[in-house]
Amino acid sequence: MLEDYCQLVIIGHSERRQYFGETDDWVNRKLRAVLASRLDPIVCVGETLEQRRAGETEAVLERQLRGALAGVELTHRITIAYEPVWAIGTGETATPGQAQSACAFIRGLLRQLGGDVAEVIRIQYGGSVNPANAADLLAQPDIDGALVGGASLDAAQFAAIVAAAPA
Ligand SMILES: O=C(CO)COP(=O)(O)O
Repeated sequence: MLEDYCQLVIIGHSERRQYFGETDDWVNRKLRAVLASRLDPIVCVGETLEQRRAGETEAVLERQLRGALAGVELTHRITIAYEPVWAIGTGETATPGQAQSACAFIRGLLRQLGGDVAEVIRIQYGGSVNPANAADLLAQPDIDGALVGGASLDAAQFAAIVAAAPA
């Protein structure tokens, strides 16, 4: 039924992980269910501020991705969203360099897991994306799009973000 009204479904968002105890195993099960339907999944991963400060960013991303994707054949239908928890709804954005570095790491892991399909899996950045920072973020080679929260509630801001995306 849902498939008649929407195309994409977000799974593993940090708020689900934090407030609903969603584990990597749950994300994996949801991913399988979504892929078996006509919906396409956006799988969110990202580290907390504490984890970043402890130098654990890549280890966290690897654990979340390997957990989410375990036993799943990678396909272009999957989108990965890199959403550092400390940047969601806080007004604090990852720098383009930080975001690119994390997204490149994710792409590398996808290559290990799935080979060439990694090049056509979209990797989005999410976390306080706004019209002022969108162009720099979206210009990064491994950032294929943005997962926009707050700024999408204002049509003019959202349109400005869309306009900032490379054609
Ligand atoms: O979590 C987000 C989208 O799912 C990001 O939200 P903000 O753009 O408000 O930081």
